[in-house]
Amino acid sequence: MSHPAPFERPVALSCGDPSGIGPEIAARAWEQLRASLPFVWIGDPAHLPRGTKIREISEPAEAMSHAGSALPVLPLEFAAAALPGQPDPANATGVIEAIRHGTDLAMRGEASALCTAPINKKALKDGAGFAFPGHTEYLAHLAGGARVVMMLACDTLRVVPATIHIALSEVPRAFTPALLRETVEITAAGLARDFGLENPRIAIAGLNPHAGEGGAMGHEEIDWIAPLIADLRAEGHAVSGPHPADTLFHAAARTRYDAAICAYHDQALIPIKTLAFDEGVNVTLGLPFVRTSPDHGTAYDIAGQGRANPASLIAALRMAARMRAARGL
Ligand SMILES: NC(=O)C1=CN([C@@H]2O[C@H](COP(=O)(O)OP(=O)(O)OC[C@H]3O[C@@H](n4cnc5c(N)ncnc54)[C@H](O)[C@@H]3O)[C@@H](O)[C@H]2O)C=CC1
Ligand SMILES: NCC(=O)COP(=O)(O)O
Repeated sequence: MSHPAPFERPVALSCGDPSGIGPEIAARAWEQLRASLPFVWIGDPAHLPRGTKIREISEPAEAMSHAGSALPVLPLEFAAAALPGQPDPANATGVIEAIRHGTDLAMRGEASALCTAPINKKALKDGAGFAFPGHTEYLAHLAGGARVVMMLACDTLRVVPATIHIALSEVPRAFTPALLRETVEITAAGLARDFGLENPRIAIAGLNPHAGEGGAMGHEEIDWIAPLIADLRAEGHAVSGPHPADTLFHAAARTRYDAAICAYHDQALIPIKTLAFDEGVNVTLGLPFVRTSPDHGTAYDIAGQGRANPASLIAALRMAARMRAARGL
C-alpha cells in the first residue's frame, strides 16, 4: 500500500485527561500553529474551552485543508462533562480510547505521528482498570510488545530513565545488566533513526552517590555497571560512565554526550524539568511510529483558568514533525 508523504497527514493529538490542561493547551497550540503544523485533536468537543473554533472531521486527511481556519477534531463522545481539576473516573474509558484511536491512526499511516496530552494514571486505573504505568508501556503494548524507552529531550539535554514508574525501593532490583544493555541499545538505535545521530555518545549515571565512591557507598558500579560499560564499548557503542549523577548535568558536562541514561525516574527528570520545563518533550523510542508528548502533567491546580502554557505541547508537535522527517518516510 502506498502512503502519502508525511506532511500530507496531520499529527494525531489525544486529548489526555479532560479535567486537566490538555484541552486548553491544544486550543492554544492550534492558535499558534494553524496550517504551519496541522494536527487533529481526538476527544470530546464539549471539553474544549468555550469559544474554541473547531471543525469536526471524520478522516485525519481532512485536517490538512481545515487546520488554517479551525482546530480539526475527530470527535469522541465521553461519558461525563469535565470539571477543571477534578478527574472523573467516568471519563477514563474515553481517555484511553483517544490514545488507542490515535495510535491506530499513526500505525496505519493516516496520521504522521502521535502526540499525547497528559493523563492521570491513577484515575485511569480507578475508572477503567487501566493496567499500565503510563502511555509508554500502553503504546508498547498496542504496538505488539515493542521494546521501548522513555526519553525526555530539549535543546541542551536528552535523558533516559532506565527504570520508570516504580517505587524507589524497587529500583536496585529492577535496574539490571539486561535492562541497562537493552536501554543503551534502544536509545542508540532511536537516536540514529529519529534524530540522525549515528553512534551517539551515551553517558551512563551510577546508581549510588558519587557512583559508589570506589565501593564505599554501594557496589553496583563495581559489580556490574562498569563491566557492562566496558563490554558495550568493546561492541562499538560510544558509552561512558558510570558517572556520578550529581555532576552529570552542568553545562560543560552536557557537551560531552548526546543522551544520559539514568537509573531511575527522578535522576533523569529532575535535571531536564529544571533546565527546560517549558520546552521539554517526552519521546518514546523504539515504537514503529513517532510518539511525543509535553513533559508536564495534568496541572489540575491551574486547569480551566487560562493560565496553562502551551509551549511544551508545541515543542512536542514540532519534535514529532522533525522525527518523521528524520525517518525519511
Ligand atoms: N505524559 C503524561 O501523561 C504525564 C502525566 N503526569 C500526571 O499529571 C498529574 C499531575 O502531576 P504533577 O506532578 O502535579 O505535575 P504537573 O506537571 O501536572 O504540574 C506541576 C506544576 O507545574 C505546573 N504546570 C504544569 N504544566 C504547566 C503548563 N503547561 N503551564 C503552566 N504551568 C504548568 C502546574 O500548575 C504545577 O504547579 C499526575 O497524575 C501525573 O501522573 C505527569 C507527567 C506526565
Ligand atoms: N514522568 C513522565 C510521565 O509520567 C509520562 O509518562 P508516559 O505517560 O509518557 O509514559
